[in-house]
Amino acid sequence: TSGSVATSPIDSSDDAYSIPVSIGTPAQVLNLDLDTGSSDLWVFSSLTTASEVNGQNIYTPSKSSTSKLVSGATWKVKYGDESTSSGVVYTDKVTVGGITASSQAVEVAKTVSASFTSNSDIDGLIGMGFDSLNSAKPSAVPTFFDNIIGNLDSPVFTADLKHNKAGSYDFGVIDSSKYTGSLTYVAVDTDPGYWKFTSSGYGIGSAAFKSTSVVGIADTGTTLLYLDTAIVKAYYATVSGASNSATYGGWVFKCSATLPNFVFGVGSAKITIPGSYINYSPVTTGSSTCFGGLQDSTDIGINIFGDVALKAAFVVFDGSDTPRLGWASK
Ligand SMILES: Cc1c(C=O)c(-c2nnc3c4c(C[n+]5cc6c(C)n(C)c(C)c6c(Cl)n5)n(C)c(C)c4cnn23)c(C)n1C
Repeated sequence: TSGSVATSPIDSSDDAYSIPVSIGTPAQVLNLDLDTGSSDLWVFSSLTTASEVNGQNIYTPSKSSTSKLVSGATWKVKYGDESTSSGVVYTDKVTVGGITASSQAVEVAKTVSASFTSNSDIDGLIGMGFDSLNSAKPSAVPTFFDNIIGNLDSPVFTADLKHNKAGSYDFGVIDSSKYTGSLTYVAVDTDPGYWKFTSSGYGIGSAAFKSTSVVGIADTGTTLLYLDTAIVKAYYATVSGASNSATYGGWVFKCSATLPNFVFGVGSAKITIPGSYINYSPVTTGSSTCFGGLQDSTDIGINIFGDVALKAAFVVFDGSDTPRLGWASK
């Protein structure tokens, strides 16, 4: 089988991209954030502390004839922005883009942290990282990708994220109409469980491309692009008035600034991020100071090719026995 689901940015800053996911019988449709940087499928639910639910769609296991409690199983997950959620585990039928996992572990939230409560556009996450990142106890539960991969025509899913418009995630098929040129594949290191790869270098504006290995993760669940200090400094050195602000916790510049394109290498291929994608958003609504879409990864400990980078490319997440990433321009 193969399938496709539209994915839309949740707001005008492309902060996250959600997909409709059907859970249970009859179907309960929730908008989940497909996250290649984590491996829990968790949802707001009828079991979530009522004061922590604010406009989200919820999954009510008791209303589904196919739900089953996984006795004794719990989960607790913490994300890069320090947000957290935790709860218990059911299995139920889950369908994404026409593809069904008949007994998918659905992690049901009993509590979520404030940033989840405050964002009514996301009803949970669907993790598409490797199982080692799954937080369920006493044993990890398989991801949706794990459960469908055997039925897919090809053991892959692809990401075609776009700036301020709908894109798509495809499962089991590589749609060559969605990219230009050819795909360049790069090896993935699955330790500790991210889609971790080595970029072959970078270029800033029209300057010469710098060939250098940059290890990072392809993470649909992270908004921005986080890279080494040296690269980030070199980039903002070309933006007059840019500064690394302690006040705002990162690189800022005048919203009227012209930002150079940023190129990153994948093997011999080059992906160009338009400078406009690196003007993330005003630091506060209406401010003439803007926060950069490229930020320093030092405090994170790993480089993250988040949505700012991914939306400039067509990306194949190849889950074959030798996992790899395919990249193409579009
Ligand atoms: C090490 C790391 C990250 C690693 O991932 C990271 C980050 N970057 N986007 C996200 C996340 C998102 C995507 N996300 C980002 C958003 C931003 C920046 N804003 C203003 C809103 C309203 C957002 C929403 Cl709704 N969603 N989600 C849903 C979750 C659970 C995230 C967790 N971390 N995260 C940050 C900020 N840092 C420092």
